[in-house]
Amino acid sequence: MRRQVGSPRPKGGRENKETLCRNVLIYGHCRYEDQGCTFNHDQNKGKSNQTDASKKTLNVESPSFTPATQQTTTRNVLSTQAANAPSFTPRGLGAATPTGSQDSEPASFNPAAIRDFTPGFDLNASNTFATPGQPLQHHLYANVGPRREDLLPYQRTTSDFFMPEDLRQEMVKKSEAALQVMPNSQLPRLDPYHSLVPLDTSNRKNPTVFGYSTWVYKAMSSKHGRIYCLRRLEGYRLTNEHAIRSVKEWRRVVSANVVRIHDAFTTRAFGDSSLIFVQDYHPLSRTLAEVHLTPDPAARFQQKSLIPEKVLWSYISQIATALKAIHSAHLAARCLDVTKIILTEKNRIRLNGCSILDVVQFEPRRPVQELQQEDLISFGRLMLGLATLTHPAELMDMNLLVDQTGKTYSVVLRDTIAWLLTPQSAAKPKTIDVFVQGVATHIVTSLEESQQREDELASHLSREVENGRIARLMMKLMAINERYEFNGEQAWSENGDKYILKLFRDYAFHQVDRDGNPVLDIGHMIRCLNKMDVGIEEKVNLTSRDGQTTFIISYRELKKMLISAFGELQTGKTVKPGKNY
Ligand SMILES: Nc1ncnc2c1ncn2[C@@H]1O[C@H](COP(=O)(O)OP(=O)(O)OP(=O)(O)O)[C@@H](O)[C@H]1O
Repeated sequence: MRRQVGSPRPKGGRENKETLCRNVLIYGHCRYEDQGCTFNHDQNKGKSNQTDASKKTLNVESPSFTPATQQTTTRNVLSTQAANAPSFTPRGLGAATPTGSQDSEPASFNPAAIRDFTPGFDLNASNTFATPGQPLQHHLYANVGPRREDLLPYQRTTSDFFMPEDLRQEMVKKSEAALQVMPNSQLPRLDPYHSLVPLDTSNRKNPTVFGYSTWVYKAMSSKHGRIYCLRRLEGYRLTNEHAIRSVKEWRRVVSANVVRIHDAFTTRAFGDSSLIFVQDYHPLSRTLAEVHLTPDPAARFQQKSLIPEKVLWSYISQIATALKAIHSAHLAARCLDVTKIILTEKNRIRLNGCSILDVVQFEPRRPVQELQQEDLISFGRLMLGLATLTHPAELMDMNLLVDQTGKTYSVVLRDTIAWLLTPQSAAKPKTIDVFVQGVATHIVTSLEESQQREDELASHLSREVENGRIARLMMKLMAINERYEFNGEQAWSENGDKYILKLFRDYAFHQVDRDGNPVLDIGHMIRCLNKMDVGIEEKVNLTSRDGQTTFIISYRELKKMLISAFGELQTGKTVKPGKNY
């Protein structure tokens, strides 16, 4: 999904006239040129300024952001550093599009794509742009084919010792996204939350869900360094103190399918009166609307493909699980909307907007039973929208859409949706419990799938546990080997047990073949470390570098030596390992 960039707080002003509009840079034109966009839309005008800028300190306005399609004159004056600078312009981001625009041009701003993350970055310290680090290598031990099928049962390839590459990449990307910061950000600090980064990829605000335009940010808490998701409701005025306290009840809702809510407060830091909700942050999540529906209801040609029935049942089971937890806590979700449910992992969804309407529509108070009934109907509308790929605003002729669902999916699915959409009657009471009983078989399937996944992850985790042990062992060895002096003793690491440990290091890591070429057999290295970690009785033949002396020593003794030498470093005196080391 690509839309033109926008911002919660457009900056007007003369200075923008000098800055080439980012939409022009990216798309070649700006849709808002005639609608109040204050940036420069004349590329030629920008070029002379860019060349000047390139002579100055590298900063966020450096011409390095010029895409490859731009004239080469600018590029000739760029340093390699500048060429590598990330295509990220906070100021442009902050002002390219007038607020409130209903347009839906593709967005290019993807917070996850900001490569310059500096966890300790002090936003106020400097206005200059820090040199970006090298892009992360996601294939350090990529498990790519072709695979050898002729290995003996005890033989392993390097990848066997690590988690699958796709899982590792997913986790690395998530932590990368979680740690991103926005240099030169103009977003305020909301004590204790700092380093706000916008998560909205769209400038198009849809106030129909909460009655207010909302903005979503990632932020770090200075209390304990945890990362949260902050949702801001722009222009909200608190009239009743009790309203905000209703969030407390939501803290009790702990469900695998509900985004946890931690706090809510009002602030004027954005220059208006805003209401902020603090929730769990799930990096790189996307709303169901982003995943399954076209960004613009009118863009029929971009129609996405039908969602497989299995996936729809999985969603039904998870939403039912969430509603069960919410209704059992005598609350109601109140916003079952495709834009307010996020996909956090494959097929794993969480309700995201809970508690907000309890605050903003605190009065007049409505019976929770009534709201729970509405939840079930909204659940039906949501599933109908997903089954027919229809935007919530376009869900008009329900009967027609229900019939359509029966043609593309099973009758059971159609009837389930129809049941949700039918208001309860004295003869047919509707509760989430009744619903759960009705779809029990699908919930069992969903449970089975998630437990299979759990088993799979547990087995990957156990492999990484072993890798953690190896890493600790290596760190100890590194702390001992080649230490020049310790406790006043010159060449401490060259004497006694430490000398043997050095020879072991050579044996494990510095082997050479008969021509003197390094033997980089990672399997051998891991085997040596594993044996030492366990301290087995197997003996190893260690030879001095001059080839004159050999030691035949067991891994058990080597382990003992390592513990003793490392203990010496820790305490400053000789340590004798106990019997049960
Ligand atoms: N708790 C969260 N953790 C991580 N990302 C989130 C979280 N909540 C929302 N997001 C992300 O923030 C982005 C904006 O979410 P939002 O709920 O505003 O959706 P939207 O489609 O922009 O809706 P609206 O039109 O109401 O603003 C989405 O990409 C969503 O995945």
